[in-house]
Amino acid sequence: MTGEPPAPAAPPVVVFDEIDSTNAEARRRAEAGELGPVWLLGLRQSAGRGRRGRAWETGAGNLAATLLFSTDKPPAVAAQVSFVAALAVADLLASFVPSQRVSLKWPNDPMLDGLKVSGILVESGTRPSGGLWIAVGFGVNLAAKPLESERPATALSVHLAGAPPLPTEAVQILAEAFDRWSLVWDSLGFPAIADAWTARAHGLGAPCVARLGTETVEGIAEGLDDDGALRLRLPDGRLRRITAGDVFFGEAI
Ligand SMILES: O=C(O)CCCC[C@@H]1SC[C@@H]2NC(=O)N[C@@H]21
Repeated sequence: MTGEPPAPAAPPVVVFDEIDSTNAEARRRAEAGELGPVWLLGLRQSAGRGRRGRAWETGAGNLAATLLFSTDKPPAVAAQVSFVAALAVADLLASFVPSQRVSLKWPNDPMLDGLKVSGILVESGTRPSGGLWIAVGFGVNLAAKPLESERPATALSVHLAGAPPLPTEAVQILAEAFDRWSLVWDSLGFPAIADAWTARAHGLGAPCVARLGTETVEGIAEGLDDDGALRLRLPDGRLRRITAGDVFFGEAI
């Protein structure tokens, strides 16, 4: 007996051979009162969704998984989970390739050798009993890059000599990594998450174009603000906080 409290049990993983979208399934379960935590893994997704209303293509052998959980954190704090999620994907990738080749593009795009390899979609809602349900959806191109994509993308398999992990293996590594970073978030707060994210950031100090709905803003990406907003230094020296949108570094937009 060490006197240490027992480690919380790992959340269960529910595997679907085929599903429309694991985020849609998380929403259905949350709206039916399920609190989680539970991982939902789709071996095929017929209607995967991405950020900003885009579709997300899940090629065979790719990871499509959503963690559904509940929290009493205020919404602005709960939203920081997207950085926790990005760090977990970075760890998953770094278990297969050297970690210097993995980077994170604001707000939460994991990159491999500078190309998007994964996407994260966080959705949430209020519970009738109070607090929030959060669905953190992870798409990782383990085996195949998308056939159709607006921008250059890659897959982990392209960077490996051997076979990539199966989705059922990858979700376990991801779940462990997510738990580790959640513990950091809960015990040390967002500054520790922001520091870890910044250490892996893609394009800081570089010219950047932010596409915000109908507006496009150019500047130098300086880093994260206290709440996770991107600090963009404009050509006239003013600082602009980017809280939502897509950012591009040295790519065609
Ligand atoms: O646009 C992005 O970059 C985010 C993509 C998120 C895709 C994942 S795949 C698993 C989960 N289910 C979905 O329908 N979307 C997310």
